[in-house]
Amino acid sequence: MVTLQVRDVAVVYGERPSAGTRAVDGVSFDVPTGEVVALLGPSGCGKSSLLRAVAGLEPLAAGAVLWDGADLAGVPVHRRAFGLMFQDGQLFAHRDVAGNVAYGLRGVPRAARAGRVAELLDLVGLAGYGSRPVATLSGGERQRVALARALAPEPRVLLLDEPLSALDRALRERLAVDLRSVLVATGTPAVFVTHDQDEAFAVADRVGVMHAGRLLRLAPPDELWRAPGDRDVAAFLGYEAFVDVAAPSAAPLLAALGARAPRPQDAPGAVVALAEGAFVVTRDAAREDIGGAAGLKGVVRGVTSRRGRSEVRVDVDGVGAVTALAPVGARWEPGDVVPLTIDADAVTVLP
Ligand SMILES: Nc1ncnc2c1ncn2[C@@H]1O[C@H](COP(=O)(O)OP(=O)(O)OP(=O)(O)O)[C@@H](O)[C@H]1O
Repeated sequence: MVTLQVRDVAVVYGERPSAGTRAVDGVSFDVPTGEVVALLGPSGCGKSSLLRAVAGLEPLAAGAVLWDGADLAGVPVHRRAFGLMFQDGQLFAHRDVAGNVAYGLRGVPRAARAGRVAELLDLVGLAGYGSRPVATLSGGERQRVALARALAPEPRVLLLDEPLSALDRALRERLAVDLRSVLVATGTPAVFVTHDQDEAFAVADRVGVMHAGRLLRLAPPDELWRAPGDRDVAAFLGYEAFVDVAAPSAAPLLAALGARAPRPQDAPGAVVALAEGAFVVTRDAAREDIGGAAGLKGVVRGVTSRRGRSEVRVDVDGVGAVTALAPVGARWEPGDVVPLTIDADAVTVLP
């Protein structure tokens, strides 16, 4: 069942709407019961403006936000029963952890509050933290408290604006997974704004890619990756090379892709998109089978060490400069010619 509906919403900043910045330009999407939707896009694409418009914090220049079919125009923020969570959890510094969470339980009888606070802290992985002053918490713990507080009043939908952005990468990845579990466990539908692809993919049932105020594509993570639909979306997701199927120089690549490659006569104008890491260099340069019958090769520009692998910047004929993966400790020098295979999961065709 669809609960939240966003219909052709526009947000315009400035004195005169006709001349102002069109931060959001006709965006529509639904959030059905229990679903988490991530809005992903580069800085300035309008994600926060859209979220604020859904919350009722920003006036709509056009369109509508509906809950269960009822237009929310004129319904103020505090009457929407939507939960909000931001990058900085905005905890009350003078209250302890339990006090912060209890703030979200103002309507609950006093006697029931302590039990409910304990339940919520348990849910976000902070059992026993109730009496800690918030000043003594780590960044990740603070955001867990903010999540517990936002969930306390059982919001109809939770709106999250870059809630993990202030944390370091490792913590962000772990918290993204935990956050999803909490949203699923409580059945809370959510809209999650982020500029981080990994975070969006880890958190959401569907990911929407925004660009210049528009929602370009909205799909489940795997589907979005396999079929980004257009080049802007693909590039933002991490596809780094785009090869026109009809170009004569594409022949070796198409030969290496075999049956997966579109035939130029069937798909004129199609483009093969290759993600970072689509090419794989193997250690044993002597092996004839590597690179397939097409003998795909790359000329090394440089090698960078990563955890558990090496990344080799290579020039591939007909493709350009790409980042290929190689086993850890690869020792190639610039100018070396290396054989390449292709990881089929990192290649897609744009119509
Ligand atoms: N209060 C405002 N007044 C005028 N222009 C604004 C205001 N808020 C945002 N904008 C503009 O609207 C556009 C979209 O901004 P928004 O903050 O929604 O993008 P975003 O995708 O959330 O970016 P970021 O990830 O950097 O926060 C930008 O061009 C921004 O400069």
